This record gives sequence, C-alpha cells and structure tokens, in this order.
Amino acid sequence: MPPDRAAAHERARQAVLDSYRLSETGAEQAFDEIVRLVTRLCGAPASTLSLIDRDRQWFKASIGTDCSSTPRLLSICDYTIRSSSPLVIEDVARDPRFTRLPVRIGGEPVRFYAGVPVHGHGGHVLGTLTAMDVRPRALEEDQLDSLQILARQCERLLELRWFGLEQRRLADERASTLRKAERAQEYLRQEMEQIVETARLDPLTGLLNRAALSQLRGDPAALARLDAGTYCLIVLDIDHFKQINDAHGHREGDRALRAVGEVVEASVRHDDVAVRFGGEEFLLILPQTTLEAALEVAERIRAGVAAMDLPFPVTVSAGVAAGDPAGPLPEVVFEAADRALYQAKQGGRDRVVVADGVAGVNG
Ligand SMILES: Nc1nc2c(ncn2[C@@H]2O[C@H](COP(=O)(O)OP(=O)(O)OP(=O)(O)O)[C@@H](O)[C@H]2O)c(=O)[nH]1
Repeated sequence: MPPDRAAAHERARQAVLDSYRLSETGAEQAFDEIVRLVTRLCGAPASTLSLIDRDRQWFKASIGTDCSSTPRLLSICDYTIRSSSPLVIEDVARDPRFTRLPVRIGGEPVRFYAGVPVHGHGGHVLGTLTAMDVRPRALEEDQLDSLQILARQCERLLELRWFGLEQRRLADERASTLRKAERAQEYLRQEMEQIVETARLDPLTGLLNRAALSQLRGDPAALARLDAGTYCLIVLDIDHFKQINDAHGHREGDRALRAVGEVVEASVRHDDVAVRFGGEEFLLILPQTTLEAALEVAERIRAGVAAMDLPFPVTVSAGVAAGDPAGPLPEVVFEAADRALYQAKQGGRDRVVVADGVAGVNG
C-alpha cells in the first residue's frame, strides 16, 4: 500500500478503535474469560487480547504475561493487524523480525506466537487475540480454529459495547434536544407574554389600555375580585386638557398625561386596576373597597396631580361610585361614576364627586 493511503487507512482504523472508547477501560470479566479459554484450548500458558492504539499495543485482557502494554513497533500484533490474517510463528527466536520482543511469560521470552485479527466496524483490525508459549511449538488446526472463533466472540462483545455507547449518545442527544426545545418554548412563551402585555398597555402612561379593560370583563379572576364584596370605580379626567395642548403643544400635553399616569399608578394598591380609558380619561377599579376608602384614593390623586411640578398647572376631576356583587351591574356603577365626574366638571373641576348625592370633596 502506498504510504499516503496507508496513513489514511491507519487514521480511519484508529478512529474506529476510538469510537469504542476502550483506551481508559480496565479489565472486564467477559474478555478475561476468553483469554483464559484460549490458554486452555491452545494448551498455552499465555494469551492476550491486544489492541493497537496509536504508538502502543495494550492488553484489554491478558493471562500469563508480565506486562500490560508494549511499544507498538516491538509487537507482533502490529504485523498481524497489517496483514489482517492469522499469524503463527512456531519459533520466534528464529524469526529475524522479532528479536526485541518485550513481552515475557513468567520472566521467559516468548518463543511461540499465534495471533488472529479482531475486527471492528468497516472491517478495520483493532487488535489481535493471541496464544503464546515459552517453547517453540506448532498449533493444531482445531486450535487455530478455536482461536478464530474466540476472536469473533471478542468482536461481538466489542460490537455490543459500541451499540451501548451509541444508544447512550442518542439518548443524551435526545435529552439535549428536548432541553433546547424546552428552552425555546420558554423563550417563546415569555416573548408571547411580553407581546400580550405590550398589547394590553398604553404606551404613553404604561397603564392598562381600553383593550385590556375589555379583556378584564371576560377574566374570571378579575370578576371574582369584584364578586368578593363592595368595590368602587373612579372615573378621572384631566381638566381643560385641550387648552393645555393648544397652549403648550401636543408634546407637553403628552408629558402632562404621563405625569398624571404616574400619580395614578402611585396612588393605587397592587390589586387595583388603573386604565387609561380614553384620551385624557382614566378608570380605576378598586376591588373590596369602601366608598370612603375610594374617595380617599381619588382625593389623593387629585391633590397629587395639583401638586405636580410642571411648567403649567394641571388638575383633574373625578367621579366615584360604589358597587356591590348583589347590586347593579358594573356598567351601571360606571355610569354613576361618570355622571359624578360630569358633576365635578360642572361644579368647577379640580374636585372629586361621589355618585348618588354622596358629599363630594372640593379641592
Ligand atoms: N397630548 C395629547 N392629547 C390628547 C391625547 N388624547 C387625547 N388628547 C386631547 O385631549 C383633549 C380632550 O379635550 P376635551 O375632550 O375637549 O376635554 P378637555 O379639554 O379636557 O375639557 P374638560 O374635560 O371639559 O375639562 C383633546 O384636545 C384631545 O386631542 C394624547 O394622547 N396626547
């Protein structure tokens, strides 16, 4: 074989051997039993399952030898794997190719060697199954046959090992793909949540928008909160907002809207719902809240807005109404709050009016 082809062939052979991941493995009973059987069937004191791994030969299993590995160049096994056929040397001492064999059997040099190739995937030879003796001798035909049968058993055991590894690799790959899919799913879920959340929010004030309010009507959790007892609605509107826009420009108008949104946000509890309901109109839903408490919230907002640090004065008017699970529908309560807001506007603005004639608070 030309040298470059031989090198490529050796690289492929080594890759196949590596795929069995044997190099760091210790003794295994199945292989130990095979070499023991070789010594019995061949009547030899030593046997090895030798693997040729890069520049060394090492024994996956051995019996009778004094070492567990040797340099590759000093091994007969290397010859066997290159010829890819059984090799029997009846007297090693007479063979000029093997004058420096490091393997010893009970301290004595190897005089007899019989080795048959052990194949891996693609027909590559991974190593040899050997029988060795300290005296020159021959190998009977049926003994060579036994050695070959046992070499094939080694191949099957190696194959089983390879399938086991492959199965584990595929299982790991599946688990990793699953983890990746779960991560992607979680990412998409968060993205979706973000999109839904963004669609629910008014971009200017960060409060819920009107679409979110419509969704709340079909939200069992939100309805359950209203069903839990007396609740209040506050409808709030910026006074003379058109004039603010006209006098200071739309950008300043937006600035005032944002500032009012901040005051609203800061004035309500976690469970309350604050919605930018229209252009300059806000709706607050306060579950489990008495009218007195809602009045306080509305008044806090009114006072907070009046005290805002803007280059122009901004005030709000508010209407407050209380509802009850056993009473009129929330739509009716809303209309009452809206009427109260109208009264607040009529009454001079910058004030809170409680629906149904309950006393209002004047700023
Ligand atoms: N800057 C700004 N203005 C808005 C926005 N949405 C609505 N408006 C303006 O808000 C103003 C509302 O004006 P009106 O409904 O007449 O009410 P008002 O001037 O506040 O008067 P009263 O409610 O009676 O006190 C209109 O000029 C709208 O153009 C917005 O997002 N940004």
